Amino acid sequence: MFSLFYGLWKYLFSKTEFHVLILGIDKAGKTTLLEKLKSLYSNLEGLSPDRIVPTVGLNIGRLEVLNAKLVFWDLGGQPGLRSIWEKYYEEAHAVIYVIDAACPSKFEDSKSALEKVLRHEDLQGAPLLVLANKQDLPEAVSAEELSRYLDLKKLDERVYMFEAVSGYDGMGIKNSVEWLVDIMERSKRTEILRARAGGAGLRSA
Ligand SMILES: Nc1nc2c(ncn2[C@@H]2O[C@H](COP(=O)(O)OP(=O)(O)OP(=O)(O)O)[C@@H](O)[C@H]2O)c(=O)[nH]1
Ligand SMILES: [Mg+2]
Repeated sequence: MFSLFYGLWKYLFSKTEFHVLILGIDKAGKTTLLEKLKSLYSNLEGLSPDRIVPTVGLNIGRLEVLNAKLVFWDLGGQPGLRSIWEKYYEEAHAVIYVIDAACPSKFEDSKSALEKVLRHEDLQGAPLLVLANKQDLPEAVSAEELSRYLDLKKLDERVYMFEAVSGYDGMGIKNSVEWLVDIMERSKRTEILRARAGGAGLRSA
């Protein structure tokens, strides 16, 4: 009996794979961050920044962070590619939204793209990590300043955090991703996605 329940418990809880969407406008530094994550959490050497080109399709990174299996989906942020983002919303456990904190002229574009993401019903309740990227540059604004500028209205019920990071030197990345893992493990959204996946399994059985 015990082994039956243990087997069920393992099936339900230990196999969770978290899907994390990495979004943000073009040149925010999403792919550079993903490559940095690979070097921080695996023995793969991520691509160096000079070998990274603008993303047109999808980059996938599979990593283990604090014993959790994460699948990162890094999408292109050029205006003509942003309509693809929503195809991934339904299956995403959380969103990392990357902003070039050293380029205030692009804050408005970043803000409106993020507001559109947050309005989408397929992302209801998904935890949000906003990264004020490129902190290695002296002109970069702090996470607090960026948060004040964005002044997001649609955050009421959402768990979120702003963090200052650099995809070049790795500053702040581990902290923020580990925060996200902890939040995803406890989030209502994860419960809902898990129940949906279990239901699909039963239907197809
Ligand atoms: N100084 C600095 N430059 C960065 C950092 N991260 C990325 N960059 C540079 O910013 C530019 C864009 O980086 P990408 O990682 O390609 O940006 P992206 O958000 O993936 O862009 P798209 O794929 O077009 O959406 C490149 O020239 C990078 O070298 C960073 O942390 N610091
Ligand atoms: Mg990219």
